[in-house]
Amino acid sequence: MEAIIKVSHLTKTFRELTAVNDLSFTVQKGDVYGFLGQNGAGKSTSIRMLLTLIQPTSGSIEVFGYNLQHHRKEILRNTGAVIERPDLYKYLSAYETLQLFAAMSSVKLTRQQYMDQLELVGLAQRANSKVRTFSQGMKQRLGIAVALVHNPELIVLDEPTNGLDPQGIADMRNLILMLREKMKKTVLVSSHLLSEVEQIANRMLIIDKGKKLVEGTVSELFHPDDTVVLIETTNQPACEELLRNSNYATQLIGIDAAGIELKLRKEEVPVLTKMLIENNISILGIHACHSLEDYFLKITTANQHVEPFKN
Ligand SMILES: Nc1ncnc2c1ncn2[C@@H]1O[C@H](COP(=O)(O)OP(=O)(O)OP(=O)(O)O)[C@@H](O)[C@H]1O
Repeated sequence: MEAIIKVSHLTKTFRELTAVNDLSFTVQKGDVYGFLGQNGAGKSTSIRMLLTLIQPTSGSIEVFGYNLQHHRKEILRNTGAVIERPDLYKYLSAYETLQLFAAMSSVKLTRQQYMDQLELVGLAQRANSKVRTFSQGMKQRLGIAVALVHNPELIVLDEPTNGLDPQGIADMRNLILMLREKMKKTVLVSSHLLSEVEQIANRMLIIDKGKKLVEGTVSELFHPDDTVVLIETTNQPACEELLRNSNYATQLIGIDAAGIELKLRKEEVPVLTKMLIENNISILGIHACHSLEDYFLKITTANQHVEPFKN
């Protein structure tokens, strides 16, 4: 396995705030690496360090085996990035935009190659339309075409689905999957949505308050044994007694006003439901989610909500 990005003990402080705290991770060649965390977790700060837009306070970053501090040019030559909303000139067409950015990277492409790039991001039909007529999703995709214009090996995307509608999100997902499957690129993609990252990444890292929480392959992290089921019933004591006297007794993980929580394999959910019904437990709801999803929801909603408005 070839490491494309190797981040070791990376820390960034802004006065008294530690935005990135002793972060270490490795992105392997061919990975779509999901970089996940709530707003303010430190994703953009890490990405900005990776792209040499800001200096780390401490720690080191290696890309393509080079130390970032000493080989900035070599690394950036082989890296494409879209951070936040791409900066595009609204009075240029999609085609002219690519031409301009190619010239800025001293890249010469043929007309067919420009069109191929636009085709790749689903914009060939709109090659001559001005950027100002584009939806946010189209601008994001054009931003990716710009990032690809010098054919980099590594693509870094900071929250590429932010502000997109469901169709725009699906288009972006397909594009990222194509970058990996067809073009064999290595992609680092940040997001605050677990459900999004889960669909495109093969590895992911979850950070909170600048610190690593979990890292691993998506199949490791989404192991089917880790399903959490919440049972809501009109007769909780009877349901609890039934479960305590059944094979599920050791799988009970929580009982409170919200309901009864069990951890089990996904395939067991229908069997459990059948057992409850056969024992005359009237079910108001059975909600199954993956424990990582549950866990991520907890960390992402902690201290983030606004109290409901009361008149
Ligand atoms: N230039 C800066 N000066 C001071 N604090 C900063 C600066 N840039 C980022 N921060 C702080 O660092 C923390 C991490 O911010 P960062 O933008 O990296 O988070 P994020 O995970 O990308 O979140 P978001 O999705 O909201 O952009 C936040 O508390 C932010 O306010």
